Amino acid sequence: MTGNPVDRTVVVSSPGKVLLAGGYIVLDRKHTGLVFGLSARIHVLAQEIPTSSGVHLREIVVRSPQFLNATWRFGYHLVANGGGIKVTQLQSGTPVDSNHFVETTLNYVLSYISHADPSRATRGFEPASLLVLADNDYYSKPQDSTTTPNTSNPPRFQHFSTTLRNAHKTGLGSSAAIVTSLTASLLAHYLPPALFDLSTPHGRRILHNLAQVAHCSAQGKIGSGFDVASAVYGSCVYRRFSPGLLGALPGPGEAGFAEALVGLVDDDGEKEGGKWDYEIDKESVGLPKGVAIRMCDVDCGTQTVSMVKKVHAWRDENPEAAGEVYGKLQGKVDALAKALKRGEVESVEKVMGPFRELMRGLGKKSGAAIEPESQEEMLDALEKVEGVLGSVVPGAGGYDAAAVVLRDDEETEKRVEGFLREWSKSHGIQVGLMNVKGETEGARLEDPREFKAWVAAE
Ligand SMILES: Nc1ncnc2c1ncn2[C@@H]1O[C@H](COP(=O)(O)OP(=O)(O)O)[C@@H](O)[C@H]1O
Ligand SMILES: C[C@@](O)(CCOP(=O)(O)OP(=O)(O)O)CC(=O)O
Repeated sequence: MTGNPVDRTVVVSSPGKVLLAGGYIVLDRKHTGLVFGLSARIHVLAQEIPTSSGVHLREIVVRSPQFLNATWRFGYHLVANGGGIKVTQLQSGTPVDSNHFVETTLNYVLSYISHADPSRATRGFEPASLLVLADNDYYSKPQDSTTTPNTSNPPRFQHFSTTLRNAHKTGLGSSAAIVTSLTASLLAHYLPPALFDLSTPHGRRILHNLAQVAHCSAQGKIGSGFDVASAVYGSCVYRRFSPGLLGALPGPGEAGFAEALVGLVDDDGEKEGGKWDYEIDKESVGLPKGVAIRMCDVDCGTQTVSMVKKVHAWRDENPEAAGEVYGKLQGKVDALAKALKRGEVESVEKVMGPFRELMRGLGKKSGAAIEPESQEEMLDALEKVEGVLGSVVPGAGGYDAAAVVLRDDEETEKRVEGFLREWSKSHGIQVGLMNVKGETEGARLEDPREFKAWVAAE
């Protein structure tokens, strides 16, 4: 049979996240968190690397052209004893920093595919190129940049004139978004639709489980997983999976890894005896017309891990008091989801103030700077701007970008921008309204033709 080979070029994008309410409590399966997906997405385009006949190339190349020195080349081989596929970063010329999240994801996803699709045993993996394009809001603009969103149109995917290691993240969840998009694009590129189809609930479940496992492994810790859940499913009220689920899984390359991974990822939590027990409730979440969630970038970050340690130490020493605070915080998660979904603007205002107070209280009790004084002062003033319904330091809190719930109209936006400009001047800091907005959709296929210019710019 003749004919053109099938073009397996795919692009998948996944949203960033903002945990509007439920930080800390969502780590406990008794509780839930209200997470919104964001309009800032990370796109990954996967395509075959054409080779001339007779040339045998075994390489997977991942490029992130918005950063300096950000091309990672990997060789790959099948490990004995069912250890799956192991990739090895290849170095040639200028040494390149490793990219642990990308490397780990490749180990997990290729191992999954090698066992889930029996035909791979003989066919192996054709060489592939993966292009990563992140929306600009994931990183603060380079210091010397003269382009601001207000004065000119920066390119859709800006160059940050720095290495990824030195880039300033704004805290929108870049690792969860890239792991999810990379996982989905590899699955869609290498597997036939009968084995992976992102548009079906089954496909999304496979993507979620695999991305969650790979992300936990790359992070070296098991968080609540709300960031991967929202990268896959978009905005939702999220109840975490039991962390013990991942305990029995061998590591990449260890005997029996591929089979155990497929067994775990394909496990259907909906079925009786199923292991995965996370819950994604999209029904209770919505953003009514006329209300928007925006983010304010303060250009510094926070170490979530040390804050979680402090909160947990306090919780363990004061179980009763903690139970009470956690219960009250859960009440705010539920009330905020309800008020936003129903578009009850006054209720949003009424819930968000006391919610901030509770989080500040948790911070004071545990010694974690959940709402540092500088943030408190700014958010108090910001909430007085007409059209602002409420604000919060999302997730674990700290100095990450703050979230603002506001009326979705130009006048409010102008007033908020004006306020932040004045605040920056009078406080000698750099705080601005990011373009990013809360939105509800999760991971999705994109039209590869839209990304032609960036593929060509190699
Ligand atoms: N644009 C990108 N291209 C390639 N890798 C990326 C990109 N953005 C993020 N990553 C990966 O994600 C890691 C950042 O993860 P992390 O520190 O957990 O940030 P975040 O809090 O944004 O999730 C980077 O070190 C890199 O491995
Ligand atoms: C404390 C948490 O409940 C929320 C942390 O939310 P952030 O949005 O602050 O997370 P990072 O992106 O990792 O900084 C931990 C968790 O749920 O895993």
